[in-house]
Amino acid sequence: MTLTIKHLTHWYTDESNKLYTDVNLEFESGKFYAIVGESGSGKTTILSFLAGLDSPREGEIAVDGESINKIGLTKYRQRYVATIFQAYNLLTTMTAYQNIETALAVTNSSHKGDRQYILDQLAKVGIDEEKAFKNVQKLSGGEQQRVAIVRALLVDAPIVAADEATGNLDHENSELIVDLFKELAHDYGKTVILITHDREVAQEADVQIELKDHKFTVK
Ligand SMILES: Nc1ncnc2c1ncn2[C@@H]1O[C@H](COP(=O)(O)OP(=O)(O)OP(=O)(O)O)[C@@H](O)[C@H]1O
Repeated sequence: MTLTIKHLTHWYTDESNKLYTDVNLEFESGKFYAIVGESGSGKTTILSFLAGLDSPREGEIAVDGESINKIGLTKYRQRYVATIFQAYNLLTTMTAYQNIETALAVTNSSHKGDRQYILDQLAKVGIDEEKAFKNVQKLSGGEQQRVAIVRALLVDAPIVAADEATGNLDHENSELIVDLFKELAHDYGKTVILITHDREVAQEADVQIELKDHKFTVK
């Protein structure tokens, strides 16, 4: 599967002040991409287009040549993308375990209600059993983020779009998440796209795309 950005141009309020002009990029299955850039450079904006949450002023996003607008953005989001955003949107009255259990219940996964499976998924991102049964508000920001990553990955989508998913994490946990992204790309054939301002994290990706002065450069 190939995800492409074709002739994308975008501005928010003032057409003479474009965020970017005629962007063309290609993302392939099995690769881990990092889009790196300073704060305000437009990383979240491009990710929101790739995730089908918003549409650019001009140009399009396509999956194997078919425009995601033609597929339908809702259908595209449901079938193709697992998104991980800075805001965790966890259910705050519940434990980490219950958040995953609840999310799993609405998928067509064969693991619904599978206690060991849920605990194993949480353990993969360093949430042990004790933490799994704590109310999520009693977990640190980084721990909440890791619960949110597990939840996003329950949806077995071919594209993983992550916004600063390691931003709140310390070095050790950041490594853990980067390793998970590598595994998703290399072992599960997913297209992983992470946006980050952290160059060290970006260097771990197979392909680094720098967003600077309104331009994307593939390294
Ligand atoms: N809804 C909006 N309306 C108007 N301007 C916006 C809107 N969203 C973002 N912007 C502006 O567009 C530019 C790019 O924003 P974006 O959030 O994509 O950057 P970013 O690289 O993700 O930044 P950060 O790393 O700080 O999250 C910024 O100047 C921002 O102020």
